[in-house]
Amino acid sequence: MLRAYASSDVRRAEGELVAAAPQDALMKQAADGVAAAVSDQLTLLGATVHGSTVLALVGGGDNGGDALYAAKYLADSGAKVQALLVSTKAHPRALAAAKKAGVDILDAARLTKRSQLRALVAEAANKAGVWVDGIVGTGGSGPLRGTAATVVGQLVSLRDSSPDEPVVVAVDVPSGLGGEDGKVAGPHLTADVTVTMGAMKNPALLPPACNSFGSIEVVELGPVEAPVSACRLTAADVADLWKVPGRADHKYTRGVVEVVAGSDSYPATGIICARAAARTGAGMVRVNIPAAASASLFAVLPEAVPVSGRSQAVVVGPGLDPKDEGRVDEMVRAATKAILRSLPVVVDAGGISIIDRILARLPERAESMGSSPVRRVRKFAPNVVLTPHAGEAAQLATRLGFSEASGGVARSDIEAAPAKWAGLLAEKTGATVLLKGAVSVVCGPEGDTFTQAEAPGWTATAGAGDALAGILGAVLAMEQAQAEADGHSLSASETAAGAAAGTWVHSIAARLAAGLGAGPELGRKKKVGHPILASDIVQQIPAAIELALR
Ligand SMILES: NC(=O)C1=CN([C@@H]2O[C@H](COP(=O)(O)OP(=O)(O)OC[C@H]3O[C@@H](n4cnc5c(N)ncnc54)[C@H](O)[C@@H]3O)[C@@H](O)[C@H]2O)[C@@H](O)CC1
Ligand SMILES: Nc1ncnc2c1ncn2[C@@H]1O[C@H](COP(=O)(O)OP(=O)(O)O)[C@@H](O)[C@H]1O
Repeated sequence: MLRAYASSDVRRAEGELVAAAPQDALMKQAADGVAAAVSDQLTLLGATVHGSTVLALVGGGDNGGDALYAAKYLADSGAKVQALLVSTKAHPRALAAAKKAGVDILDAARLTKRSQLRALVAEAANKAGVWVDGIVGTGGSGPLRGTAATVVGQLVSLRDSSPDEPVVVAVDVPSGLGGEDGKVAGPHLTADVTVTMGAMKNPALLPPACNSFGSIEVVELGPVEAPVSACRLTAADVADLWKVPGRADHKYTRGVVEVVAGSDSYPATGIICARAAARTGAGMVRVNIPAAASASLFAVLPEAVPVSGRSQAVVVGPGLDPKDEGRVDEMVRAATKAILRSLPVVVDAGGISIIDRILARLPERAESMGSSPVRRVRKFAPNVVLTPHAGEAAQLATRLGFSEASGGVARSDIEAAPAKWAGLLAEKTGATVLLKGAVSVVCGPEGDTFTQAEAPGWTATAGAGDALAGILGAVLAMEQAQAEADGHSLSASETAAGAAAGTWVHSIAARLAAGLGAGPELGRKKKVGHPILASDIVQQIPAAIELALR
């Protein structure tokens, strides 16, 4: 499991280690990790440190100190290294060490003319095959300012227009992306690899900032005693959570899913969802879809059971047209019945627009917020999973009374800080919220946060969300069956982890369908893959699960 912490917590936890260690010892350890990452990147390109040209971008704090010591180590190993100082301060001992090792120091911060600065940056940047970004780390505040912003803005365009893109290795965090909420507020260099110190900080896992970290290497500096603020499941975590059926299992111990999907406008939507639930390993899939789609469903999923009955999870909403009153009623009834029985429920797509009607049928419960008096509210339980994409989340947030500068909440507000919004929606509704996107974010109402970033862009195709809803139904039914056997109810954390695991399976199935490997590829020649259908994702679900389990 990848875990991220608040930068302030990591700084506090490591402050004591820094104080107890010999002068600059941790900084040298950090720099050693950066130099090793540069060497690894060069190896992937078939080059060596010896003879390579490296440009270190150096800020005025300890992040710049890390970069300067890394510059020294690389120069010691035979690289031609230039260090561009973007601040009038530079870590004095690291600067002296770099100079002594033969690093060429370019004092950009003291140049008064913009044209001189641009010429200096262009010359240094164009001849370097590797850029080490040590301008600002966890000590940064807000978007890059002053010389740092000018230099980074210029480097971004140089990199975009260069036929031989340099490798970018970021120190701790890509400069300018240190904010705790994952927002991207200004210019920054997207890294190929980020060498992070001590532990991952929030932006490394939170979108959209996490998209600019490249692969992440952690230099262990000592134990981090701090609350985890975001997690990302790996294959091993999915395997831990998955229940492999044994000799004593039967349909109901594996988990039965009921899919209530489709409407007059979209009769066949339930087919993908039901097939995905079946392929994820549900013991049985009960279906309630419009009669017009029945024949097509049974042609591709004869195993589907067209009657409701005992089930361990219910999916409502795929293919629901809110104008189809009959189907709205059926879905409201199915969801309410399951919720009143404390069963997990996935509310997807059109279902998101009818949650007020589901809530209206639930009993009120007492809620106390801090010192304010106890209020009676209607909320979901954490085992209800809402799966909006950014557009649906914006509409939901607006309906729930949130507002941004423009009045209401826009899709762009959600996309600028998905984890914040998934958290707010979870808190407000009491449900677990899976906010879908290139990086999907799962937030539970008790604070659990997962971000899964494995999905390729090819996943953005009609019906992919229906497949995800089916997978989630099956995973939650599997967890619920296990909880029933163990005599407990599904907790908020288990639900959030299950939703994250379902997202992982969906994303890996999409990768396999698109002809991509299961994990991020190293090196510059990355496969691009090919277009897929949502049905192709469904087809690859068993292979994705097998990949986790082996
Ligand atoms: N705390 C620790 O345990 C360790 C920290 N290390 C490094 O130290 C870094 C933190 O160092 P610092 O606290 O000195 O802080 P930073 O070096 O991250 O940032 C401080 C510098 O950036 C400037 N700055 C801040 N915001 C800016 C903005 N928006 N635009 C332009 N410049 C801006 C400040 O004026 C100051 O010069 C970490 O990210 C890591 O790289 C490592 O040396 C290893 C140990
Ligand atoms: N750029 C992207 N990269 C990777 N995955 C994406 C991207 N955009 C969307 N997705 C994923 O594709 C799926 C689309 O779901 P959704 O929008 O509900 O589609 P539909 O309603 O047509 O089924 C979600 O799982 C989402 O996370």
